[in-house]
Amino acid sequence: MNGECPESGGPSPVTPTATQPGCDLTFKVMLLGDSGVGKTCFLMQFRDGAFLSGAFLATVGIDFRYKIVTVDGLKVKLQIWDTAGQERFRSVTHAYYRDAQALLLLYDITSKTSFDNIRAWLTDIHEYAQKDVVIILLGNKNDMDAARIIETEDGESLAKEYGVPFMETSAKSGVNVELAFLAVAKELKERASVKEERSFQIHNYIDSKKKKDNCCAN
Ligand SMILES: Nc1nc2c(ncn2[C@@H]2O[C@H](COP(=O)(O)OP(=O)(O)OP(=O)(O)O)[C@@H](O)[C@H]2O)c(=O)[nH]1
Ligand SMILES: [Mg+2]
Repeated sequence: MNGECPESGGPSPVTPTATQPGCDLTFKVMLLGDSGVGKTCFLMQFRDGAFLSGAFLATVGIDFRYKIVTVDGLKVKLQIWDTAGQERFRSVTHAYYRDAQALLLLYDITSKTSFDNIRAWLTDIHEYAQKDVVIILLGNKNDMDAARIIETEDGESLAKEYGVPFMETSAKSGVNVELAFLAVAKELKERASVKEERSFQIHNYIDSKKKKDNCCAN
């Protein structure tokens, strides 16, 4: 395994992230948001490049997956925690927040409730997560434009209010899925480097790369 940056390896939810042999960096990323917004599908689209079709199977508790990405020539291992959105699992998932270095917070553009609940998610994040955690707000299911209830501008203004980057995504078409993970990997890599002057800015990076419509996958 030495020198290989393995995809597998047990989770370590309560210990600080250690860099594994062969990986230049390892980061923990968590997916949050109401049940049904598409967190599991979003992770599967990123990991396997495929949309999980079929009946909706709500996540129970918490699940994790690994994916290795290359950022500026470095091998970065992302340990991705997929949480249950259902209220009854909230106390389980809260215990994991403090170890996450980045949070992808999803709502569903066809669900007003999931959008309105973003404020409550952010309150939880401020209570349980690290103070400097990287947060990105994602309006998922943007392939379902006919059923859209939340306008892109609403997502943008909420994100602006909280000072977090924002984009619309689709776990189905794949639009902006890889970008969300790559943006956090780049931001975390940049923070981990001892450079005095930062050249990478997550807001600028997402604004320049994101696809504004649902024309095509990443
Ligand atoms: N059209 C469309 N459907 C999606 C998308 N993402 C997820 N879905 C569907 O939405 C439903 C819920 O998706 P999940 O990924 O299981 O939702 P979740 O956020 O993981 O839900 P919990 O595990 O209960 O928290 C499923 O029926 C998916 O097929 C998307 O981008 N577009
Ligand atoms: Mg799920």
